[in-house]
Amino acid sequence: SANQKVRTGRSGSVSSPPVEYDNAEKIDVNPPKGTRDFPPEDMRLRNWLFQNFREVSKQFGFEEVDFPVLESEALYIRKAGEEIRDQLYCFEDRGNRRVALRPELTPSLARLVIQKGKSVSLPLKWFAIGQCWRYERMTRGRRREHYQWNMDIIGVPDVTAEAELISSIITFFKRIGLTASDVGFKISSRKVLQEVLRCYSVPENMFGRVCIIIDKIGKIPMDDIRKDLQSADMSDVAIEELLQVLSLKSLAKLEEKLGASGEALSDLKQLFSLAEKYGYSEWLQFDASIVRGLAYYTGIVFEGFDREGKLRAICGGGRYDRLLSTFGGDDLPACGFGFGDAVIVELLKERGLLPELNLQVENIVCSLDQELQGAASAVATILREKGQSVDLVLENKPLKWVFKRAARINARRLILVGNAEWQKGMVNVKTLSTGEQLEIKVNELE
Ligand SMILES: OCc1cccc(Br)n1
Repeated sequence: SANQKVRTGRSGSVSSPPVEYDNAEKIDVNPPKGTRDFPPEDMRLRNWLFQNFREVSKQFGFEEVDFPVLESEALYIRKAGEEIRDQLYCFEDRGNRRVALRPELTPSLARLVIQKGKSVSLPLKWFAIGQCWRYERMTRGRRREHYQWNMDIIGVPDVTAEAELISSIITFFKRIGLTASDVGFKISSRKVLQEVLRCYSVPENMFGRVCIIIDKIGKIPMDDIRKDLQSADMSDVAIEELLQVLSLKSLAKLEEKLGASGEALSDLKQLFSLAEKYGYSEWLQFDASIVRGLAYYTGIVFEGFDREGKLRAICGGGRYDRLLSTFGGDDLPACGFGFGDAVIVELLKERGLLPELNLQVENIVCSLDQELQGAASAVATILREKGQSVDLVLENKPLKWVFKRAARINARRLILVGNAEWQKGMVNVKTLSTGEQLEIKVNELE
């Protein structure tokens, strides 16, 4: 369509049909650079993490949604110089469409909300867990994909929404054994920045860009920060004043600076007062330097951090009241957060809080000779229809092998189908933890 200018010479490849491969060549059995396989033990940890994400989301009355991992590139092309754009995993598909592997979930959510339009009643409380991608030069050896848990509230303008989102993350942290002495939240509002920029008549259209520059404080030299701010039409006086305000860590000091009438202060005061009522004040601190690295935030922003300061931000989010209109939709008040699956696992490892997640199969069923394989599968079916898990031995194996496998899969019971017992309609049931052995009628198995 008209707005899909086919650009050339950009990062991202132009699509071409698959090439021929020499099947004699051994393919690389490792996953592509920056990506992971999830063999069983890793998948158990991932499922445990996601189960906690889901249970908390449901505890807060949120509904699960999902979107394609492949989206139009246009969803992510914002003009504020975000890192997420520099690392976009984008390409041209075979229909010459500019597409991208999603680097985050919020734009997809915004797109679906616009698509649903008036057919959904507000407020919307949606959550998603989805794989997100970035194409980063592997020089830094960082991952190119991660899974992100998102919760978003659409249609609530008050900071009661942000307070609820923070409460859900704290509930998650508590579920997995983390306390306010392990992690905390740095809280600020982009309205702080907005009020300072207005004082120095910095053009509104520079707001997103200034936020992205400020988010780089601590990641690039301060001289570069100052140079970037100058290139965003800020005077040296405005820059120094801004950097001074951003160093504030107390609301009282912020009030001295900005006065008591601004929205930034009233939002923050209301949020901290709600935190008191939720009972999670000890988890929060005001920190004016927090802006987050996404251009679309417009109000409260927050990020979860580990108090030992060894790890990158655990999660982050905030209010984004203007995102829908950037896609041509009618604006709706919105806020949400993203919570990646990498830093939290590093933190749990650090704190010795990784859960023991072993495979547990209730029964292993084995026939003692070839003719009884069918009988064994009948026994397996009876148990499965009772809701029990069964590992059915599928080949003629020596008992030694069966016992070894029973131990490896952590089976509770070994059920042997032998001729003599089967003639009597019985099977041999061995409780592996105690060694207790019983002959039980098949129709009395439970
Ligand atoms: O947090 C930024 C991000 C986005 C996509 C994939 C990965 Br890994 N990291």
